[in-house]
Amino acid sequence: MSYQVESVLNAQAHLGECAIWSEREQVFYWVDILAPALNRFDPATGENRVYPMPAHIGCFGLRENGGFIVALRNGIFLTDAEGNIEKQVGDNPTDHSKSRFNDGHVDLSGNFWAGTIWEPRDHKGGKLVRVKPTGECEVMAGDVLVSNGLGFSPDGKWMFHTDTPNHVLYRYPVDADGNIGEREVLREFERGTGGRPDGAAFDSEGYYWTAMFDGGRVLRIHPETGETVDEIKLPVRWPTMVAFGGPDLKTLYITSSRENRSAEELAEYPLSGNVFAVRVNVAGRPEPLYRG
Ligand SMILES: O=C(O)[C@H](O)[C@@H](O)[C@H](O)[C@H](O)CS(=O)(=O)O
Repeated sequence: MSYQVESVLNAQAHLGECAIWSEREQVFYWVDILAPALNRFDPATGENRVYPMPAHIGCFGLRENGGFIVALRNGIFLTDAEGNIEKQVGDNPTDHSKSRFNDGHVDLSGNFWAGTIWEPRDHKGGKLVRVKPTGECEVMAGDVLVSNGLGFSPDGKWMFHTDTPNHVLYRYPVDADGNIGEREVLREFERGTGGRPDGAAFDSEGYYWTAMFDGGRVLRIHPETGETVDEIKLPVRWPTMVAFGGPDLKTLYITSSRENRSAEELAEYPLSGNVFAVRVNVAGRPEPLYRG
């Protein structure tokens, strides 16, 4: 299938990430981790509102009660609708002088999950935490260097999770109480020009769409075999996250990065850091809301 990928926001973000569609508002939220800022893009008007954050923002969730739950370098916080901090609800479980939160999502039960990057990169020190609306914040998984690609399958039976620099996609069984079991490797991505798995989202048919960082593409992955069933080539080499949006949830929004890129690389890929959109044939799913 051929796709028409459009740059819809000339953001030139340092590290665009955490693409989330708000069904309630019909707008696209995303972060620039390093700005640091939470952004609200309205495709109907082209307006992008910027909400500065007090520390690197890895990811966020939309709250049932309005506002956001945000994973900052130094912890997890509730904010109002303009991103103003209200209260802390979780910690960074590792030394936040050497780690920050990265990718995350709200699960089907309304809990917020966020994973960290271990910045010294001397061992797989990344952790994945879960924050429940009742107040518990606990480490649920680890043994990754860059926690990424978090997703919960539409049938509620699986959690997908990637470790980007290790080129691996894991899946964990999820029980009726929302707890995860032993992880298994679903796919080890070939090393080379194809890129490595970054942010991701499930579609309504249960397939997993992953941004391939350094690969300039998005892949649609079969949930049982891990095989690639479709591919969208992009005008940038460093996509970071995807989200299904629009009134029919068939517009795929894609964030991207300029972080650590040379002048030559940016000259070759001048749209790096922008937000892109492309129409696809399968709908996504509404983003679950944090129940707090
Ligand atoms: O999720 C992201 O985009 C991270 O914040 C990036 O830093 C990126 O995933 C990471 O740089 C990939 S890797 O560590 O270079 O493999």
